[in-house]
Amino acid sequence: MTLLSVNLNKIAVLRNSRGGDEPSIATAANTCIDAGCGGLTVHPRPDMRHVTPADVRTLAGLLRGRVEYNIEGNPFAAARGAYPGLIELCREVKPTQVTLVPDGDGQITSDHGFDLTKDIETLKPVVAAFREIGCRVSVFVDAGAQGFADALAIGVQRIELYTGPYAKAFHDGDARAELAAFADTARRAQQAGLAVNAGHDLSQANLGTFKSAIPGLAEVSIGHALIGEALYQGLSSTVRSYLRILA
Ligand SMILES: CC(=O)[C@@H](O)[C@H](O)COP(=O)(O)O
Ligand SMILES: NCC(=O)COP(=O)(O)O
Repeated sequence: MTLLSVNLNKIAVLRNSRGGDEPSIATAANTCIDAGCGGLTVHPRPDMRHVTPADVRTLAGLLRGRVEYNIEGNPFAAARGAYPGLIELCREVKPTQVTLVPDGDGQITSDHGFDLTKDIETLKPVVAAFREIGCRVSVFVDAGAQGFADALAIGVQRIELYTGPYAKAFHDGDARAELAAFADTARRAQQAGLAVNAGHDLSQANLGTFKSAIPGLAEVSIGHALIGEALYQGLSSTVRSYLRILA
């Protein structure tokens, strides 16, 4: 079974465009949970244009073990202003999983993963800190990534495949080469002892093909397309459509 974790960043973007509380991230979270999602994902960023530390805390209070809580972010991002930093946030709210993503501070969205062959020593103390907090640790990587045995050795438990290039190839009409590369990467990670998540630009159109190509896919986190589709289909109904694709 592949767990669907709904990324609520886009609810916060809409709310932040006016200030105030609408649309409510708590109502969106409850709607997704009631519709049957297995988890919620947030990706707070230092510039706080998406979910804020306050949202991260609100969701932690609301979830309380009902579904998994996945917090994404760059553990090395500058902790300035009101952004406390990823380790501090996770220490406070103790999510089920933290997903480490090497985004720059001002990036519009994520566009690449860590290079485990080069970043392993830098990641080592950070991974240890998250494991001590009690979070499952996943690391965002590109198709073709190497270094999985070393990642396992420092305490990494999962990888998340950055699926942006797959989504683009699917949209452009031929994703066969990307699917083969993702399937090979997933297989090597699983053989090394890591579980495999995936996310970025997955949608109702491209998810089924991706899932079929990746046996044992543990989790997908989906936000941008899902929240967009919910404008036409409704949030509950959209979550249930994704669950049918993953069944
Ligand atoms: C790691 C990843 O692919 C997602 O977090 C993605 O970046 C969505 O975040 P935004 O909604 O902030 O673009
Ligand atoms: N980890 C990927 C994620 O949380 C959602 O990405 P997207 O669906 O908003 O592109």
